[in-house]
Amino acid sequence: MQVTDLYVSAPGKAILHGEHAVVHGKVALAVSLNLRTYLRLKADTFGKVCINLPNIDTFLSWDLSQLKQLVTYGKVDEVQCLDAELVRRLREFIGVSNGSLDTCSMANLSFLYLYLFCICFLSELPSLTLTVWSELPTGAGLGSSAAYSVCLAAALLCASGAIPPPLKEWEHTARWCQEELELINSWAFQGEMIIHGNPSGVDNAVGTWGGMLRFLAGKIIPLSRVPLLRILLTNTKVPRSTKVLVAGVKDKINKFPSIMVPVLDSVDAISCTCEKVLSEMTCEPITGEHYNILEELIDINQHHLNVMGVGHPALDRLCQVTLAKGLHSKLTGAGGGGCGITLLRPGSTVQELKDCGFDCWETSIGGPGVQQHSAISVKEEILEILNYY
Ligand SMILES: Nc1ncnc2c1ncn2[C@@H]1O[C@H](COP(=O)(O)OP(=O)(O)O)[C@@H](O)[C@H]1O
Ligand SMILES: C[C@@](O)(CCOP(=O)(O)O)CC(=O)O
Ligand SMILES: [Mg+2]
Repeated sequence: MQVTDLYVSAPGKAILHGEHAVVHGKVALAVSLNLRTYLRLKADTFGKVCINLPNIDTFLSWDLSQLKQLVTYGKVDEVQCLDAELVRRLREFIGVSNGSLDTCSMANLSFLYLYLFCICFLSELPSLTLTVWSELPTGAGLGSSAAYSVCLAAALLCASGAIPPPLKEWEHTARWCQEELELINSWAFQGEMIIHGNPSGVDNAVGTWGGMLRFLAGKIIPLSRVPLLRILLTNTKVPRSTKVLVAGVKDKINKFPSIMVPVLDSVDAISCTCEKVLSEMTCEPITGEHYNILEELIDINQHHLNVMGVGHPALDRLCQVTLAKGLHSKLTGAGGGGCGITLLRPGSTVQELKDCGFDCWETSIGGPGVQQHSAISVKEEILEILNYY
């Protein structure tokens, strides 16, 4: 089968409420960002598979003859849990231990896993080059791992013929149908499992469908009527690992179930209350009281996240500095550093926070989920990077 060249992209996300609790079956509210990860897949004839990941300084290639020995003949549309045996063989192949948190190893492992699985029902492994470039900071709570996994899943499922490339000749961008998105999402979840260990699936759902979502135990409900919220993102630039933080919360819950379960229940109630307020804001005039409630929910949740052990002094500082300007912040994503979100009221300005030395920017939320692009619809500076390799 002839593999077609293609460009795809998927958005990062911000979790408004419910991070960590969502891993334990509670509600999360999450929204896509206008920052995206882009992937270019190019068919080659060199008998190699090459992956270029300039964000993390990783450029690797493997001979098809080496990879053929690792192939598992599974069924592409039946993806429930990881194939532990394939993961073990791949770890051995790239020389990475089970507990490794190394950025490059995790990215390679998830790529090779999806490549081998997607391609396994083709008669020949295709020779291809994949280049990924992201506008998202890596490992900062904005779902870069999920955007990466969603792009890989979409491109490799297309390359394997499991889904068609949706773009028509005259179109600039195009999306897949619901059934195909579900397949992309389930494959992206596999990639997340390799990178995270125990993901809830909320991040890959936002990367796949975009917009604002309510996520509960794998059930995804798009929220179509949401008010235009202004959200400020601040990167504390403190590095952290989602895998480690998620495992830490699990340990705490196991150690103190009677203390931690009510905290998770409270976060669940925060997400539900927030969803109710957001829905009210779309059908009645928006008042200061709506903002007061949203701000109180942010404060309470931030305290809960500290109780879960995923805070950081840099995030405390963000909360204090923004509060001094009358604004309310919480961490977003796994915490332990990474990014925080601040709810901006109409009329509030960002400059004062920038003056405090924060790396912050106002983001527009609710962008489209995974999509295929024509070359012309990819921003010039990104196209240049993708086509460089
Ligand atoms: N642009 C990228 N290129 C390669 N790998 C990436 C990229 N973005 C994310 N990743 C993978 O995702 C991991 C970060 O995931 P994670 O710790 O969950 O943080 P995040 O909050 O950004 O999702 C990295 O270690 C890397 O393996
Ligand atoms: C902490 C968690 O709720 C979100 C993690 O997001 P991120 O990888 O930090 O962007 C984990 C999950 O939902 O899988
Ligand atoms: Mg992640």
